[in-house]
Amino acid sequence: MNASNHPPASILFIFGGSGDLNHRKLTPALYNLFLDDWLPEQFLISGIGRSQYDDESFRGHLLDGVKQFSRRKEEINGKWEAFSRHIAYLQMDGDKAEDYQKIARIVHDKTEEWGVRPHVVFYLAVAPQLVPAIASNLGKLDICADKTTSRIVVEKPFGHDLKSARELNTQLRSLFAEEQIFRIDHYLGKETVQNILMMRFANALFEPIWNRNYIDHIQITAIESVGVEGRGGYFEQSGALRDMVQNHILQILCMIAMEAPVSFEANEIRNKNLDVLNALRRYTDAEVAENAVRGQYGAGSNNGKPVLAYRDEKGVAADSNVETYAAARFFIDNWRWQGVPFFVRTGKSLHMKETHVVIQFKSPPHNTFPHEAAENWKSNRLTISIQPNMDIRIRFQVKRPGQTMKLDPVEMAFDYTAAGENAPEAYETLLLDALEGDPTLFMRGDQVEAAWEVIMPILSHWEKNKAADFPNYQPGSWGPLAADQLIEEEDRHWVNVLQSEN
Ligand SMILES: NC(=O)C1=CN([C@@H]2O[C@H](COP(=O)(O)OP(=O)(O)OC[C@H]3O[C@@H](n4cnc5c(N)ncnc54)[C@H](OP(=O)(O)O)[C@@H]3O)[C@@H](O)[C@H]2O)C=CC1
Ligand SMILES: O=C1O[C@H](COP(=O)(O)O)[C@@H](O)[C@H](O)[C@H]1O
Repeated sequence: MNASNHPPASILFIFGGSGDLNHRKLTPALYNLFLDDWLPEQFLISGIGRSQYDDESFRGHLLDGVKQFSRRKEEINGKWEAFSRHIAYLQMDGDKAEDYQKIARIVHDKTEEWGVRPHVVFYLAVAPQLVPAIASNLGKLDICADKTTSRIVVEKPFGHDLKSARELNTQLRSLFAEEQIFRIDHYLGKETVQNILMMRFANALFEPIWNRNYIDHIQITAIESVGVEGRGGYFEQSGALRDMVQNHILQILCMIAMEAPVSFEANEIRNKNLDVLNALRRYTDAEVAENAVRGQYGAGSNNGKPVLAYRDEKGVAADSNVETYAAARFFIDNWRWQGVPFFVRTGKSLHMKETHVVIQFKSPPHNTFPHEAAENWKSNRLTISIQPNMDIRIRFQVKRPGQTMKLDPVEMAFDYTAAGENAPEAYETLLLDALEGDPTLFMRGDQVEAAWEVIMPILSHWEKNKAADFPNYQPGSWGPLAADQLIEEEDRHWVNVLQSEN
């Protein structure tokens, strides 16, 4: 989020350098930063893993990832060669304390070569079980004692529940200062998610109506057409609520609901975000049943392709109770949002991939025109599409041309894709911020814990009460019927932005 700074001389150690996240996301993002001249001349990416690579074969493996997954695949000729000279492979076992001297040696050698002590960033792209051991070994290195020149980036999932997240925070804080710990939530790096703050707080237009007096309800949708597809083992430990709601969706909700920050200073933004999480209503067990629904997909097809039932996926129990769909109604118990429901939903194997926020305004206080003039008086709606469309649309009513007194809904739209052509991907923004030491778009420990507090009652209710109706939705559908009922109880309905003009 930094306006114009460039990182200082740096070494980025990626634990999990040989893994999928680095292959698909991190290196393609770093390559784009290189193409855009954001990386310093004195820069090393040291990929770490136990697998057998030398520098050359490791670079070849990463080039393959760039060719497959980069948004700028066509810009490989000539430039990749220069970029790849910044990449090396370090074979080591993250569990072995003695191996960490190899890291100290690299930092020492680069300091001599560059004539300047580099900043060091340790990116933990490894399974969560490995994080405590790696953090503990890193914490013992002298280079990590300097709070301003060293930091650690921790991937999701951050904990499995509130208790384990607290334990992980306690451990990390015993080894590093809070300002050294960068807990990543890649949704915060998405251009259109960041733009929510700009739209709200760089304009005077929205703020006066951004409250319970004018807003009927808010919807946050983050649905996917892909199923679990080989990640059954991971998903069995997670489920949709942990995978998407505890982190990404609650973060979007915070951006929509937070009070105006006084400045763009990292802790000011995070304090305002935390206020929302603290004000989110903690449900009792009985309230969970009224405010949250879950689903799991069965066998079928989506976009013409056959889809295995979730329970038939590798690594999934034949009677799995794990949800692949979750929807909930949240309330924020503060002055601004009292009584305004926030409906959220997420799920796998659904009709399409679509992430958006809908701000549904109330009806006009008095209907001047005959009732039959409008099909729906609740027509004022602001839609913020996050992906794949990137736009903001305002819907309002106008007179239908002709000799009848009829109203039609129309839209004014801003297309972010046109404005921000070739916009950076989330990991580009977040990696640059981590290298620059800007934590604004990363989660502070107290935010992560507050988010776990919000979802714990739902998790424990669902763990205690097996879902009797699983599987309860078809691949390619919009999810279980219960999710429609959740919102329709109050004469509202889910808005499927890409599908229809409803
Ligand atoms: N893949 C993705 O798109 C996303 C992943 N994440 C998160 O990122 C993390 C990594 O995921 P992903 O890349 O998919 O996982 P992978 O299983 O593909 O990679 C795991 C990595 O950990 C390394 N590793 C395992 N044990 C050790 C060890 N003892 N010492 C050193 N390295 C070790 C492996 O290297 P080796 O076998 O060579 O030792 C490998 O590089 C997870 O927490 C995941 O939740 C988050 C968002 C998206
Ligand atoms: O963190 C995760 O996010 C992805 C969806 O990310 P997106 O950027 O493609 O919207 C989701 O598929 C995955 O299950 C989850 O772990």
